[in-house]
Amino acid sequence: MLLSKWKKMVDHHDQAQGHDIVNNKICENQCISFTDSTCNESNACGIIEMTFPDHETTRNYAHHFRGCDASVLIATKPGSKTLAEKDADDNKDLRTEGFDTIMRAKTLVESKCPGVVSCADILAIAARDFVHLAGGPYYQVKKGRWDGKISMASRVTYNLPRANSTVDRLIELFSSKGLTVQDLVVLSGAHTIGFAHCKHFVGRLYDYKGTKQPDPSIDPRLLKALKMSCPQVGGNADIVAPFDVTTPFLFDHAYYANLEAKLGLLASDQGLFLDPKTKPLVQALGQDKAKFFQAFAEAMDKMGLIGVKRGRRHGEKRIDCSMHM
Ligand code: HEM
Ligand SMILES: [Ca+2]
Repeated sequence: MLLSKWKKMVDHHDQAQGHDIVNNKICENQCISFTDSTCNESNACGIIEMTFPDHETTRNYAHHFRGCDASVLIATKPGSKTLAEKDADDNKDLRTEGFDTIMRAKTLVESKCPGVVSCADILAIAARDFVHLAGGPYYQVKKGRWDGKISMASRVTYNLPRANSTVDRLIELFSSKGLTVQDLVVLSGAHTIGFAHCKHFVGRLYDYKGTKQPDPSIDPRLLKALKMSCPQVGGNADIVAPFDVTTPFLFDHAYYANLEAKLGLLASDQGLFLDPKTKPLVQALGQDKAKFFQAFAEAMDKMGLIGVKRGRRHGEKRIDCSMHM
């Protein structure tokens, strides 16, 4: 998107909503905003020019439930036997663009104001900005998180929701982090944008739960299209399919209506419509974009407060987001 269009959008939005974006104060109170509408080249908000957050950032932010402490950004130390989170098998398909975005923002912030803004805050802000850029809600991000000192690949597997997790399992995982059934349904709505690799849903296409049949809850036309992209064997591992077949680049509430129409991509998406515990909420959100946006903003705020670290005992403020201090 063009910078001018983005700025206009943000200006308009802030006037409409009366947001108190903090101008040029990053060194004073740890607040920065990528969407500061008054900034120019001479202050830290030049970030706008350099970093267009992409949806990978949203995912990086949300998919690592160790807490929002930027531990997912840590790469394994050369020569070390212990893998860091970024190098966990489950994180292999996090695209590099997301990491680059954070790196670029961090470098710029450091050049203006060294040692003040954590990687965790940058990640949270970038996720918010991308959601907004893609047409979603704008919400205030609380700042002042420190970065975590622990990042271990071995802790990823049991903390990460899976494409074939049952709804019960997802509810359990979310609740172990203090998130409710509603948070699960609402945050899953982030799959209104983005793509997934075949391996995450190919099981549904050919041999659902050992039946040798496709998952009966996939629309036949979608099934046909997905089978073309993702053959049972010998497919290209890089192929991806959109989560939201109707508006994959737009942050809207179409995800939920799609689930009602059997157009969910992952079993974990479609499951939300099949399970009576979550179905009513899927229906309600599918009918009400404003309700989804409001609930999404609240749930992101809540998620952003999971496992927050403050101070030197458990935290650090990294200079390079990919390396502990
Ligand atoms: C509810 C449990 C969840 C499961 C099982 C799940 C699973 C997945 C999987 C398997 C992918 C595709 C990875 C790939 O093939 O590259 C993905 C992508 C994505 N997820 Fe989730 N996810 C969940 C929750 C969330 C939440 C809470 C958010 C954000 C609030 C989120 C945001 C995203 C985004 C934006 C992408 C697209 C990334 C891209 O296009 O590169 N997901 N998710
Ligand atoms: Ca969409």
